[in-house]
This record gives sequence, structure tokens and C-alpha cells, in this order.
Amino acid sequence: MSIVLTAALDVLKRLERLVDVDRLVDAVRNVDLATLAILAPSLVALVHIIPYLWDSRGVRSIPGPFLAKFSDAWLGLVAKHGHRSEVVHEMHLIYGPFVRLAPNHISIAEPDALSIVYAHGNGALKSNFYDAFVSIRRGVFNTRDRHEHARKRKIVSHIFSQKSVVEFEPHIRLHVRDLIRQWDRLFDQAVKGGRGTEGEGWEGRDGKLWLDCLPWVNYLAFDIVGDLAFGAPFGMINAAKDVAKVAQNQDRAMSSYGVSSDEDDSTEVPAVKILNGRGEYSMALGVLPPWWRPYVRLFPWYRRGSKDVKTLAGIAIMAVKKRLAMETDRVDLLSKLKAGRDSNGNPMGGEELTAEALTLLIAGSDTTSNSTCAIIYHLASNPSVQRKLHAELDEQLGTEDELAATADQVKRLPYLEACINEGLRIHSTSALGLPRVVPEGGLTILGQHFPEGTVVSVPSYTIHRDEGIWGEDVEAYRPERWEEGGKEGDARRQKTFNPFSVGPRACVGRNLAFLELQIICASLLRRYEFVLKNPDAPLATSEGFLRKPLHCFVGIKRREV
Ligand code: HEM
Repeated sequence: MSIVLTAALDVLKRLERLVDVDRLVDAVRNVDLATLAILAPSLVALVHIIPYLWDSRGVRSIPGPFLAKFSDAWLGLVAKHGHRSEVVHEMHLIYGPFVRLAPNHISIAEPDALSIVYAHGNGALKSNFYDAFVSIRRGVFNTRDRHEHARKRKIVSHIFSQKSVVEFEPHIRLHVRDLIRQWDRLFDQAVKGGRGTEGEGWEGRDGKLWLDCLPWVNYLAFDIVGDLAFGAPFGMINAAKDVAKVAQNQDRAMSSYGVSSDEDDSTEVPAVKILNGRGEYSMALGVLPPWWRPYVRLFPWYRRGSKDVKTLAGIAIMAVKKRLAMETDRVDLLSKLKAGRDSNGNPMGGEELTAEALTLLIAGSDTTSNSTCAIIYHLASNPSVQRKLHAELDEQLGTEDELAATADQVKRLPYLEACINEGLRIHSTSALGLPRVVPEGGLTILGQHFPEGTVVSVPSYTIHRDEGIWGEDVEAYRPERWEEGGKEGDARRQKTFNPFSVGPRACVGRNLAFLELQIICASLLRRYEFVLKNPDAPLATSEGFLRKPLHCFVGIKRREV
């Protein structure tokens, strides 16, 4: 409904450029209802049909869903329902490699297109989709201007070099150990037939601990990123609860950086829930034209999302304020951001620092936790794969008595790496085609020319299911595929595997992300055996900007090693 009303507003907005709207409104006032009932739909139709026929970008011949050729409403509705990548994938199966997702958005499901659309030097910039993700101010993720992005990226990228990332290892291991201690504690009660309260949501049965592992891996990822970015974990693992502090008065908190934190001005909120709401809202808003956005924000679902954006910013403001008030020489993301200089030797100001810390909180938390959850799901649903991984872990780490694996240890685990890669491929946490604007001079992609201003994207979910690259069993979780075909097979896979995107806007935190996934998965799988509560049920997901599992109920048994 909100989309339909907004489409009507879109008509008004477009008319504004062609005619004097005041005179039009006067004229409409004098028109009787029956005429209006005919006039209004005709106008809506005309405003959408004329650009379609005009076809200023020469994309009319590109196939796609009927409504998508005329209006952004199709993609808006699909995005809002949480299964965008699956729907776009179906469209590609029906229409082929080029699909028109909106009047000015073409999805291209061809691995070769990745290097044309996203790689360094081709000039395509992020589209206005990313404006819907801005809060506090633009950070490295949603800055669209090339020069401003290069300035920020220079400061941020050295923080995540392979060398820097190793310094974060102790923080990762600390929180993995905390999680294992919690699960061990519950397991000991579970084998005695214990069960948690309704809110705790676990029970002991058949010698196993049964729980939903999704909230726990969320707590883990938030505690790690909180520790790294803000000098202290959120304390979710120990509290066994989704909880963070938010500044009630954001302006006051922001203007008093470096002053000891006023806890009295903070309140507790569920950060994971808010981050999910924020992702779904920004994604659904971002696919709509910018002039629709102020109007759709008036509708309750979008209003709630807009509140989530503000609350999340409040969490970062509070955490940065507390961290800056600490007298410490600890090395973490914030200390590194603070010490960073752009090419003119200038540091980031307080507001920019907070916006970047917020970016890292958002980019570095549920990306990792949702990927971890999906990997656990697939290992639990494939016992033979899990057995093979257990054998590798026992052989390589067996005699080393540590709860959390080390960065050195995980380097010796090729099968674990294949299990993680296969999880990232089949689940595709970053699944959607990241939209880019064709630069001046246009781009020719697989023989099709796109003029300047066309929005193009390559959907990771679909190219991760390209049978020409991955084989006919694309829907099967089979880590062995990563060892097949020798060097040639490896090159083909690497060209198509796109969990972190490629080019100047690729994930700046990928070294950290992969190290986290390796340490988390090696440690949890070495310690436990996982089975699914409902072995035949597919992993239920919902997609905002990321494709997220909704839950993952598993039985956990501590292994004797
Ligand atoms: C499995 C975990 C992760 C996945 C799958 C992932 C994926 C991605 C992808 C696909 C992008 C490109 C987004 C776009 O172009 O719109 C991206 C960007 C980014 N990621 Fe990650 N990411 C992960 C973890 C992390 C971590 C741990 C951090 C840092 C703590 C991080 C920080 C960032 C930042 C700052 C950007 C924006 C880079 C820029 O535009 O220059 N990510 N990530």
C-alpha cells in the first residue's frame, strides 16, 4: 500500500518539472470525482509508460518482470519481503544473464561482469542506494564521492592489513573462549537433564544440549567487534543476552567526547535486533528513488526502521565516548583510526571518528555472525563433512590443549578453509548485486553497451550458483569442490567467488573477517559435534542488506579429544 501511495507522489513530483502544479491542483479541484477517477490512474500510467517508450538508456529490450520495466515499486516490494536474492535468481533462470530489475537497474549474472563493474579503474561509483545507509555522517562504506572515499579508505585500510590484523587475535580468542565456557556450562547441566528458563531457550535431551546457536554467534561477533572498535565488549556472551547501551541524549554525548562517560544518560537496548531492523529498512528504502524516500518514511514500518537507524547511531556514540574517556594505551580499531592521517596529514574529527566506528560495528558484526551460523548449519546437516573436518582438527590441533585455536594453527587447516568458503558460497551473506552507476563514456558488458547513468549490478547469490563454474550440484554443500580441477579450476572459482566483493569498494575488513571465521569455526568444531534439530528443514533466512539466517536449532555434544 505504501508503495502504491508513493508511486502517486512520484507522479506529482515528476509533474512538478513539467507543469505548474498549483494551477494543476486548482484545475483538479474543479473536476468532478468521476472524471478524477479516470484521470488519476491515466496519469500514473502515462508517467511510467512515457519513459519506458522513450527508452533514453536503450535498455527496453532487456527482459525482466513486467512491473519492473515501468516502476521501482517491483524491486521495492521484493526487497521489503526479505528474499530479494532468491527472487532475482529466479528471474535470471527465466530471462537469462541480463534482467531489468527497475526502470534504471540492470542485473547481470555473469562472473566476467564482476571485473568490469567493480574492478579498479573502470570509474563506476556506488549508486544513490547507499544514501539510505547514512547516519551521523557518511562513513567509508556509504561515501559515494571517489576522492572522499579514497581519503577515508587510506586511513581505514592500513588498520586491516594482514600484519595489523594479527594484533587483534588475542581479542578474538578471548571471546571465543567465553562462548565455549558458556556452552560447556550449559552442556554440563544439559547432560543431567537440565533445561533453561523460557527466555534462556535451551534444554538437555539425549545427552545433548539443544539451543538456537544464532543468538550466541551474534553475541560473539558483537563482543569481538565491540572489544576491537570500542575498547570493551558489549558483554553479551556473559550476560547471555542481546544488550548494548545507548546514549539517550545523542547531541550531548557527542559534544562531550573525552569526558568520563555519564552512564546515567544511557539506556539498554537490544543491539542485534536493532541492527537487523536497520538493515531491512535501509535496504527497502535504498531501492526506491530518492524523492520517494521522505514520503515512505511516514509509513509505520519505515518509521520504525528510521528509529532503529538513530538508536544504532546512539550505541556507537555512547561506546566511542566511553572509549575516548578511557586512559589506556591499548591497541584497537579506535586507537588506530584516531592515529590515522589522510594524505594531507590530517586526522579524523570526533564526529567522523564516531561515524567510522559505527561503520565498523555494522560492517564487522552480523556479517561475521550470520556467516558463522550458516557454516554451522551446513556442517550440522552434512555429518560426513563434519567427520572429515573433525579428523583434520584432531590431527592438526589434537595435542594442543587450548580452548580457542590460534592464528598459526588455523593456517594448517585446508579442509576448514574449504568448509568456510563453501559456506560463504552457498549461503552468500552478501548476496545481492551491489549497485554501481555506469560512468561517463558508458560501459560495454558482455557485448551490451550501457550509457552513463545506468545502474548495474552483479548478484553474488546467482553467480555463486553458476553451474558452469561450480558444477551441477550447486545447491549441495560440498567443500570438496574447492579442491577439484587443479589450477584451472581454482582460477575459475576465484574469479567467481565474491563474498567480499572486488575492487576499490571491496570489504576492507576481509582479513579480519576470515581470521575470525577460521578461529571461531576451528575452536567450536574441535570442541563440539553439531546435529540439526530438524534435519530436513532448509535454513530459514531473511534478507535486508545481508542474507541472514532467522534461527538455527542444533544439538551440541562435547567431543572427547
Ligand atoms: C564474513 C564477514 C564479512 C563479509 C561477508 C563482508 C562483506 C563485505 C562486502 C560484500 C562489502 C562491499 C559492500 C558494498 O560494496 O556495498 C564490504 C564492505 C566493507 N566491509 Fe565487510 N564483510 C565482512 C566482514 C567485515 C569486517 C569484520 C569488517 C571490519 C570490522 C568489515 C568492514 C567493511 C567496510 C568498512 C566496508 C566498506 C568498504 C568500502 O566501501 O571501502 N567487513 N564487506
